[in-house]
Amino acid sequence: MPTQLGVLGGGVMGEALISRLISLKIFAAEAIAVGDPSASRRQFLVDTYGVQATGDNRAVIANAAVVMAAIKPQIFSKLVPDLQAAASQQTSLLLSIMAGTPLVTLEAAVPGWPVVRAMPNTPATVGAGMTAIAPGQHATADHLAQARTIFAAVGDVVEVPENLINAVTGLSGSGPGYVAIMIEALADGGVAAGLPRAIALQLAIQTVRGTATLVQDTDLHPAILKDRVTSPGGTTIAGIAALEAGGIRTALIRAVKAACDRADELGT
Ligand SMILES: NC(=O)C1=CN([C@@H]2O[C@H](COP(=O)(O)OP(=O)(O)OC[C@H]3O[C@@H](n4cnc5c(N)ncnc54)[C@H](O)[C@@H]3O)[C@@H](O)[C@H]2O)C=CC1
Ligand SMILES: O=C(O)[C@@H]1CCC=N1
Repeated sequence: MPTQLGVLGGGVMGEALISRLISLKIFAAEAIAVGDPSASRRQFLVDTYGVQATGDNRAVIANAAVVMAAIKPQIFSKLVPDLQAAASQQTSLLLSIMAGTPLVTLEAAVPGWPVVRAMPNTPATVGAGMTAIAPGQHATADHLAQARTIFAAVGDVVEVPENLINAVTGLSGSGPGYVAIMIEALADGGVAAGLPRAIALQLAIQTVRGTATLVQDTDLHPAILKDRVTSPGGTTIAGIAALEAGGIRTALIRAVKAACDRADELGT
């Protein structure tokens, strides 16, 4: 692996990646530099992880074999002059995790550089992330392998063509938000049924985690596993009837599609 990683934006996702890349020894802390305008954020990252941090993005890019764009897509245009200046002097691998920003925009900012567009998610923070990667026109198999190694530090990785990255964003990128609401609502239901809050939350979390593991480990279709819980005239079918009356399937399908559409909008 290259010895220098430059992370532009040391927020939630930047920190998740830094933390795991260091703990898995994929990069030494001293080989990582973070560019972030927030002095308090920089101090936190330096104190917690031992990385270098500066408000000078140009310095970060100039010393990086791999540059990670982990800033909000709305401010990417502010960084373009710094990237363009660097691109005339050096060639690095640009990895972008920004929602919506297409490869064509990224590649225009760093002419000639290999670029890999990625979409991770917040479970990356605990090593249980899901990332999809899509190569740009100058990215070789070796560049893709470097991207895979970096994102494998925070969870599972799949490769998709770029035209599917916004769909990934709608599902696994934004999905932790949907699942967190489900866990919260399940716990609320438990409280409504008389359970103490802490126990209700524990039950909700372990039910979601256990069901995900069950689907993954048995490789059975979710409908079969649903049928196994559902006794004739029993409790589960009563609950499922309430969910269907509430339009849960339609709501989830629409949520993924709405988030995908929003990623499309962010990229225009
Ligand atoms: N939070 C999520 O669930 C996911 C976010 N993403 C993408 O990751 C990117 C970062 O998102 P978060 O980490 O959630 O955001 P965040 O708001 O936690 O972090 C963004 C960081 O960028 C810094 N920043 C602002 N202006 C800057 C500049 N000019 N130069 C360098 N740094 C600057 C901010 O101080 C902040 O620390 C976004 O593009 C988002 O679309 C991708 C997958 C999941
Ligand atoms: O809400 C967002 O825009 C980011 C991208 C995927 C998850 N969070």
